[in-house]
Amino acid sequence: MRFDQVWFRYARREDWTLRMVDLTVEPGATVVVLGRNGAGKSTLLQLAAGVLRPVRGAVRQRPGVVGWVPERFPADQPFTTEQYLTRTAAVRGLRGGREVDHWITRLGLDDHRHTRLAALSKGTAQKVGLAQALLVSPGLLVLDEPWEGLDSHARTLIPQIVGEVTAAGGAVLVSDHRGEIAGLPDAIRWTVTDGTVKTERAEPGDPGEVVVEIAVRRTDADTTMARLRADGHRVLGVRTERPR
Ligand SMILES: Nc1ncnc2c1ncn2[C@@H]1O[C@H](COP(=O)(O)OP(=O)(O)OP(=O)(O)O)[C@@H](O)[C@H]1O
Repeated sequence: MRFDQVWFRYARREDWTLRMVDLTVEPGATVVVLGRNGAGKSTLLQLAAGVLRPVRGAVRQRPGVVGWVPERFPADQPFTTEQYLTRTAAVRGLRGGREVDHWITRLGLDDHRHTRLAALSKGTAQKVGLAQALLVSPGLLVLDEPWEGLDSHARTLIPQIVGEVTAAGGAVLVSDHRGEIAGLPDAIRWTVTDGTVKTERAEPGDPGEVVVEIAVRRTDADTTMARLRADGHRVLGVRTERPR
């Protein structure tokens, strides 16, 4: 898939959110989209998924099956988890409930099968959002901050699922403002700054790098990570337990 000289702004006379984006995503690639709050990560992902259309330029060769997981799953729909996934499966041309059952179990949604979407917690609703994107094996999987609100078990599933999609030849684009990139080996990084996108390959074992561990107050974690990134550092992860 290719971004061909893509420009995007939300309204005429507004500043461009993205300018002249020229990028290629190869089949089987994992791309992690980084950038400060409001930099344009979600916008870029929505352009990739086809949810937004470029104002100038084009997104070309988008795979036929796109799995799109928005930052917030729209849970204000009058269905239970099972009803919603069954309907989505039917729209995607699937017959029988095999894929629905598979993803309900894999994502730990069994207890919420008959719960209305509106009554789900944010994290559980996110899992339904993930399940609907995976019912049919996607040629392109686009995940906007998929770790937000997920429990620790579900968080570990994300790298596994990404690995399975890429092993099957699908490409994955995932935005990440928490530094969970450490769980995604061989990812390419796109950093969105001032409307443009820089691309580089993440090399966790780069001999020019060392890993510095720091402890900060829990409440300062987000601002500290933002400052570190703004200074050009790579945030590899966040953990709450003490080092042994
Ligand atoms: N629907 C919209 N209409 C108008 N402006 C928007 C809309 N959505 C986003 N924007 C603006 O576009 C810019 C980029 O937003 P975007 O959501 O893509 O950033 P982001 O990097 O994903 O941020 P975050 O990390 O906070 O999710 C921001 O200035 C935002 O306020």
